[in-house]
Amino acid sequence: MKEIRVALAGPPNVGKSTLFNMLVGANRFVGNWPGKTVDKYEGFFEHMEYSIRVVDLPGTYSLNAQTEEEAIARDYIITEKPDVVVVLVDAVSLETTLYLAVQVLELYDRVVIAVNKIDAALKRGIHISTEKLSRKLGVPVVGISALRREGLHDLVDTIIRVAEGLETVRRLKLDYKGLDYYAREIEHAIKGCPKISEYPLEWSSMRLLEGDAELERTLQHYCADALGLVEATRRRVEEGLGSPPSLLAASVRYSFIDGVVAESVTTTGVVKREVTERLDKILLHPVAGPLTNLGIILSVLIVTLTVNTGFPIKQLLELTGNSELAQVFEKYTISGLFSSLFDSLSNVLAEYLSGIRLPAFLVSLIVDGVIGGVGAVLTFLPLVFIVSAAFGFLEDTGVMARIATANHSIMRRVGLSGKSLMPLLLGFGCNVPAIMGTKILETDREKLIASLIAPLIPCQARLVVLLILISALPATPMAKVVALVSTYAYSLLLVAVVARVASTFLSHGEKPELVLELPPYHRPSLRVIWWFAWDSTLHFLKKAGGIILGLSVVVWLLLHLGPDGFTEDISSSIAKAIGEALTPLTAVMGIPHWQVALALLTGFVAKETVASTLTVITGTVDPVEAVQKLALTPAQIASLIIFITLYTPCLATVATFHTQFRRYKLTILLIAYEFAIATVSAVIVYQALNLMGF
Ligand SMILES: Nc1nc2c(ncn2[C@@H]2O[C@H](COP(=O)(O)OP(=O)(O)OP(=O)(O)O)[C@@H](O)[C@H]2O)c(=O)[nH]1
Ligand SMILES: [Mg+2]
Repeated sequence: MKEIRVALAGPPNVGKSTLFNMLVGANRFVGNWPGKTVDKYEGFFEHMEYSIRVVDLPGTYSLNAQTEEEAIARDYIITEKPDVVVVLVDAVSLETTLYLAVQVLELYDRVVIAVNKIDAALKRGIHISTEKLSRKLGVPVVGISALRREGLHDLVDTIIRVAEGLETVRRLKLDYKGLDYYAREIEHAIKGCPKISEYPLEWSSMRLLEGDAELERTLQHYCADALGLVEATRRRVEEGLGSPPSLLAASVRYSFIDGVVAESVTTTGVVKREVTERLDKILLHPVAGPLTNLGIILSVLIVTLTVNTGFPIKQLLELTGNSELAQVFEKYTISGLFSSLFDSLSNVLAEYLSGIRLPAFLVSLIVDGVIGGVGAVLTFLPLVFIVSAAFGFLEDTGVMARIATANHSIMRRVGLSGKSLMPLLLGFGCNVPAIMGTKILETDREKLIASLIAPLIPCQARLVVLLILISALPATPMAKVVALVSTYAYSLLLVAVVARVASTFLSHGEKPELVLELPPYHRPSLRVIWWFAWDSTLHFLKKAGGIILGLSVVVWLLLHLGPDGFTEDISSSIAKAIGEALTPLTAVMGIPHWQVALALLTGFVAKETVASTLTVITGTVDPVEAVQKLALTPAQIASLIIFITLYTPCLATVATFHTQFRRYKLTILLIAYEFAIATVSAVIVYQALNLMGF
């Protein structure tokens, strides 16, 4: 057992004792007035391989050591040097409570900030971006509600990461402008003074300049002559800058806090009570609830899909005979715009690079491999962004919490809580934000189960390939719609079955509880939605971007290297050899075509690549034509549809999953189980349809 010593500091009445009680299971005195805890109390709890010792410190507004409580809190931090100091701030009054946090951050470098009473803030329409706060302050910031036990998991994880040095915290250095000059003089005088040198030098010199009774006593005791200089310098500041240093320093801190708060807090109006009640009557109704929810989710999905890929509006336009309009429409969807942007970019670059006589193979590597890879990463960005923004909207308005509540009893049947619907639904857009979103779930088990099933939800990239394959089917429009709907239905059935199986194995039959309080409805704030979406996008870019880019280059190499080095002809490439080697596997599901095996292999990078590989191999431009050129039977196409929908999630998803759990066994399990399900399903579909003569 590894011991971690944690101190809870914070201004009076922020909820330190409440947090302490929740963490260690104690019953310290909690009440709604400041100054209840006057001494420090210790308790401990165990988490994984850690024994965590927690000290509940008395509340203090600052670290000035003017009252006994302040002295207790400050001495504890300075002399006991806890592994982590958790500074609590109050979400409802961030401006005033951040003062202490700033002071602690100037003094100490192993700090976690817990923004408590998030629940109360939300009720007042106050949103706090913990990411923004964290960036501005240079420390991890976790939003919690100690009273409702929300966010405590995350807090404990963060404490452990800071204690283990996995999370960097930098000591805060404010710009005290003119004061710095005087503080440096004091720094000079007290350097080497015993006892004082236990503190960071800049900190103690600034504190002495401001007037700190306790430090002055120490100075008097050990280096009395420096004290005279401190007093003289303080007077000089008053004369030179026109105000006492304590006032100047405090105003620097307050204006820093003002800036931080302005950037990370957004306030919105709260919707009136009667409207709230009426909405809840519908959204939480046992029957009307799930139905309305379904309607809301479908509309959100249709909007995001349309903006991204044109589906299903484009198909509707085509069906109604407006194929020209459909073309224009497709061109101006986000993926359309991106692909034309990248096409022109590669053309210009190819021309330029050939102009400066770069060898053909380098030109191709840069233009197709690298730019293609960057393109693959970038085309994901609007996808992740829009999906997250749409769901950020549902979450911010308070509708998402109703969806979770209304569907909790349905989700419980497969061993998940209603809350898991929030991340899982994101999966229809893209599996990456779905897996990232599972971190909002209560227990590690539920996070894992939800992340394991999320990749089975057909995402937009798969939808694109499905539409191509379905279009290539020689069938009536009605049969095509049936094919699409049944593919989705089958995927969702599998999601339910796998969730059930996984929860039987992982939770030993325990049913998850819904730990979710219904927040009030808000008018959504654009800024909050932007935070939510932008954060997911950046997260994706940082975590998965590099891997996708790297593998795109690898796939390029496989496609362009053959026995004689660089080749433009895919049929003499290493990739073809690999495709051929894999053909026995695809033959099992009825498709003994190396082109298909190769396309599926590249589809591992990103599912939509299946279509582009097929066009490259068959030398066509239109992917539907490419599929038709392979002369597959309906049974073969159906088998392919099922396989592509279910097999091994794309690289971005695998990368996200792996960074979330960091256990190779789990990542391999994810890839293997999906591969197995996909193969078995494809074989069955092929055999059945084949027998029926398709
Ligand atoms: N809404 C809400 N109230 C909370 C939360 N956590 C604590 N409180 C309330 O805040 C008040 C103060 O809580 P304490 O835990 O006594 O605060 P403290 O920081 O220990 O206060 P001192 O010991 O006086 O410094 C109590 O009324 C708690 O119920 C929370 O997450 N949400
Ligand atoms: Mg207390």
